[in-house]
Amino acid sequence: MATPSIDKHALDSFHAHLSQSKRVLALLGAGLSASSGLPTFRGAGGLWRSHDSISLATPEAFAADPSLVWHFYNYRRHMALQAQPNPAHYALAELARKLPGFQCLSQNVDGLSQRAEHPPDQLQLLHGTLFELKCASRRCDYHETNFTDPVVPALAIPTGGVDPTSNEARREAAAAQDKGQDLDISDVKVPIPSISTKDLPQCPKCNAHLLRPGVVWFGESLPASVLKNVDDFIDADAGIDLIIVIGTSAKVYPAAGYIDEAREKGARVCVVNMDTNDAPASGWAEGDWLFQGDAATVVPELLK
Ligand SMILES: CC(C)NC(=O)[C@H](Cc1c[nH]c2ccccc12)NC(=O)[C@H](CCCC/N=C(/NCCC(=O)O)S[C@H]1O[C@H](COP(=O)(O)OP(=O)(O)OC[C@H]2O[C@@H](n3cnc4c(N)ncnc43)[C@H](O)[C@@H]2O)[C@@H](O)[C@H]1O)NC(=O)OCc1ccccc1
Ligand SMILES: [Zn+2]
Repeated sequence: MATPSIDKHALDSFHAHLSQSKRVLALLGAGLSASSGLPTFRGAGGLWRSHDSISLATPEAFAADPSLVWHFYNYRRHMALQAQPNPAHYALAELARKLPGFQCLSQNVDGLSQRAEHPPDQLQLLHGTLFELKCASRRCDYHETNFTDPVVPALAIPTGGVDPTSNEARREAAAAQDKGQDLDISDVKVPIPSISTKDLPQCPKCNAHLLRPGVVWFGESLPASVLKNVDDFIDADAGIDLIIVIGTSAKVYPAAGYIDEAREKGARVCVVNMDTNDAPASGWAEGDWLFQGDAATVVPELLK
């Protein structure tokens, strides 16, 4: 039975087009993983503690305060490891197995599409992943896959053991401990220790630099292999039949630019978003679809 909120007529016309489509793109954003319990980038006003998440996701922030940036990424690794892929992640993986001409362009670094066993050659990780670590030096090519949580003991998320300075933090620590919960360090009221560089992840190859998360920071270029895979798919003569834009505010480039590039290659655009105001940058065109709702319920209906 179709999810009540979905417009039947729109759903039927979408299904008709999808069934005719040979080459399909999907652009994935944080909204895809929202119902897996992961905060979106702009959720909570885009703040982590008192910091603008975007400003923490920069080489400059890491150079200035690697302890703070590692607390940020260790926290997001911890949250992502605690989370589970939702039905939308699985539906996208299923479509990839059925449709060889389907490519998912993911802005998400949470590893949930991979854990939904999305075929790896049909998943382009535009902004990397939280679970790759690499040397912070451009002159060292060391990198490793790493799911250790905490990534180093010093970054253990405080569980009541911290020496909270404020009585309130002490009360919260005790309450969290009673419930056996972690303290939510995305809350600025929860004190986090500044970790000395020697206790942060070290590069075992050059032994001269820290390891950093294998994500693309603002101001850094996307992985060349991924850019090539995407451009080869988009530039193919066969054109593109459809692009499905799921749970993204489409404000970060070059990722957001792929919507218009696909449109120029003949694609019809289908947007799935909890909030109808987040239209593609280039606005709506005749024939587009907008399905408002939770990606975890809407996407499985669309890809049925
Ligand atoms: C802010 C923006 C204007 N800035 C940029 O785009 C910059 C600069 C720039 C480049 N070109 C431009 C052109 C114009 C303007 C600016 C630029 N781009 C870059 O710096 C890029 C790199 C960008 C990548 C940055 N890294 C990320 N992530 C990894 C790190 C990390 O994660 O920590 S970006 C990160 O933020 C973005 C967050 O966006 P969303 O995922 O969409 O999340 P958001 O919270 O915004 O929205 C969620 C949506 O879901 C909806 N939703 C919520 N719940 C649900 C639900 N349940 N169901 C459905 N929908 C839901 C909401 O309504 C909402 O619409 C994602 O891309 C995410 O990956 N690099 C580069 O250009 O390099 C150059 C270069 C070239 C050669 C050589 C050297 C340099
Ligand atoms: Zn190194």
